Amino acid sequence: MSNAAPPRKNPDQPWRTEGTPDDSPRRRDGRRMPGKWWGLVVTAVVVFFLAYIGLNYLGAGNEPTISYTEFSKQVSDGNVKKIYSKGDAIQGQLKSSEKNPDGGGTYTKFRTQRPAFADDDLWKNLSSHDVTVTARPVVQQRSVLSNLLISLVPIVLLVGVWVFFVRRFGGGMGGAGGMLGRKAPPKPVELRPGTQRTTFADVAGIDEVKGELDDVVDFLEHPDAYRRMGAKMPRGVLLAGPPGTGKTLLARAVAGEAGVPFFSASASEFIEMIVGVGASRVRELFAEARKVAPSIIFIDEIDTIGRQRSGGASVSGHDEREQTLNQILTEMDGFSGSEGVVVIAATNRADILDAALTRPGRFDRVVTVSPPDRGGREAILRIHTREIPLADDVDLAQLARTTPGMTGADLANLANEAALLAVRRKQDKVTQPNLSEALEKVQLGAERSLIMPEEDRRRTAYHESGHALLGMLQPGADPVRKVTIVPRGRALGVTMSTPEVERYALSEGYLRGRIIGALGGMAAEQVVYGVVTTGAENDLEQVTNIARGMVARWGMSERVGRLSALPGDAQQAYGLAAAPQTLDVIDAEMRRIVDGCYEEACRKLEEHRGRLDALAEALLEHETLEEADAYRIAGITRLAKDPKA
Ligand SMILES: Nc1ncnc2c1ncn2[C@@H]1O[C@H](COP(=O)(O)OP(=O)(O)OP(=O)(O)O)[C@@H](O)[C@H]1O
Ligand SMILES: [Zn+2]
Repeated sequence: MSNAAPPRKNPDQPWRTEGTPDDSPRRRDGRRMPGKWWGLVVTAVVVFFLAYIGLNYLGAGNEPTISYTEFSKQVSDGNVKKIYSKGDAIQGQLKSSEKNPDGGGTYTKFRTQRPAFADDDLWKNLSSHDVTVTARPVVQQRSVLSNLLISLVPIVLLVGVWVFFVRRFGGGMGGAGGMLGRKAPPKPVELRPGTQRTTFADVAGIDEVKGELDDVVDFLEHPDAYRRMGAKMPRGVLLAGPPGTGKTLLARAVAGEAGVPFFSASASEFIEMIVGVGASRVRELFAEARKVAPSIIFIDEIDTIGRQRSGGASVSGHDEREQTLNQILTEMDGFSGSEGVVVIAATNRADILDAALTRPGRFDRVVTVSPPDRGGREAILRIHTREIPLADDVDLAQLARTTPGMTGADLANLANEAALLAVRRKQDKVTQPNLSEALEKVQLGAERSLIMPEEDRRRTAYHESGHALLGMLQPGADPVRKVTIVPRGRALGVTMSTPEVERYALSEGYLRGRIIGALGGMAAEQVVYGVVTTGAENDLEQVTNIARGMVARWGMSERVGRLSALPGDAQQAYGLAAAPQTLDVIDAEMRRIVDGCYEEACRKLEEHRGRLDALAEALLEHETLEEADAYRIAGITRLAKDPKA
């Protein structure tokens, strides 16, 4: 059951403070485009350069240069109106245009040069023909503006490039060898919390976490009280949890609650800069925060620089990362403890963090942020529909029931999608059907049109039918809600099953059922075609995760016993892991379970081949089957498993 991951914003803000807009461009993978500023600068340089050259040529290219002989002849013919002269250089204008003797076309304006040996009586000739003579150094006839531009352009360019380098790289260069001079002046920062500041009221569904941060807020509000008592406050808080669970939001809320400035940076930015710069930017950031303490520094994606240091030789990129990390640690070690700067870092890979980060005095407080439960989801939905007019039929509690596993970010996205739908349909309120449609869209990812060869469609239909049929046959499994072979997100097809009620404790039988269902796609390909394809990658990931949990975390394997042999989320930050011999046993046990499930999946599909074919054919025809149709076509009566139903 490949549940396509719902699309969501991956926050990656440039370093900014509370109060500045939070809509900087973001990329799906959460890394900022490093080439953006370079691109701007290069474009500006090129434009200026072209303009410079263009002006020079346009200014100079108007008048043809004629021979002195031709010029004398025109004077004698009485056809010259006026000339400007400087030394022997002459520019002038004819009374009526002449054919250009060397070159096509005609001309009225011209330039020429009086030869050094010319002993004609030019002045007499000119005055006898009433030519206005101005002895003035007009070399090129340009407007005042273009003259100004041309003389300014090189200077502007130089200054611009210099400022750019000093601003962006100057600090680091200064540290690394002083090539480009001293550190840049600190960025101007907005120190006041913005008018619509974020508070704990904007965060829902993670109340325990809020509780854990209460004392941080209190400390930021009254640092002096703590100082008087000689109490040491945590300098660093690590928020660990999956993407979209509101880590950034929480950090902002802590700042908002305490009413202190919020400095935000993404760790990936530090290492995108050129070598030697990350560390100096860190220094700068901490200096700014100290200046206005009490304050909060938020570092997102800390794992990009804080991953375990590898034992082997490091490449230069790693050096840069390490230097930046060391700088952060040094800054934190340098806190006297009562300065009132709290560093909050966020990661969704607490498992790979360097132990140096979580040592006492650093990020010694690890707060796990989990996806919300049903009540939490309802509360989050309420927050994100605060500004949305809802029709009377909207039942957020019901919506919360059908969205297990979704994070705060997913739910925010869902609410917004529903509002967009309502606007597009010119409704004045968001209705329950809007929300259902939005849910589908968010859960399955946007539909994508893709012309698939018939053969692949058929194979996908069998793959999804395998998932669906095993899901429907499994007693106690989550009901199959929808099967589709319309490609969405990265998946060629999707089988959705969601529990009727939220499950908290999962039985071994249920988990085996999940594995069998997830293997159903691959098993169907095996049964029907005798070979398997790459289409089961996600399925296998899911299978592996469940099997690993059963064996190493939930005590469901006799051989491994009731040990928490592999760290779960909460322990990951402390790097707990099993002994190597145990890992071998875990591996063997996972294989035993998965192999058993796969055999069962294949056996069941062979046994119910008729149902499998019927489902696949129906899918090929209709592309999408809703819950009721799927059960009807498979000829399976769905037992109500919902205790409330
Ligand atoms: N618990 C929550 N309550 C209310 N809104 C939430 C919650 N969690 C997430 N959101 C919504 O989702 C958005 C994104 O969440 P946020 O950026 O804080 O997630 P994150 O955990 O920092 O993600 P990442 O790991 O990708 O940085 C928030 O701006 C908010 O609108
Ligand atoms: Zn699959």
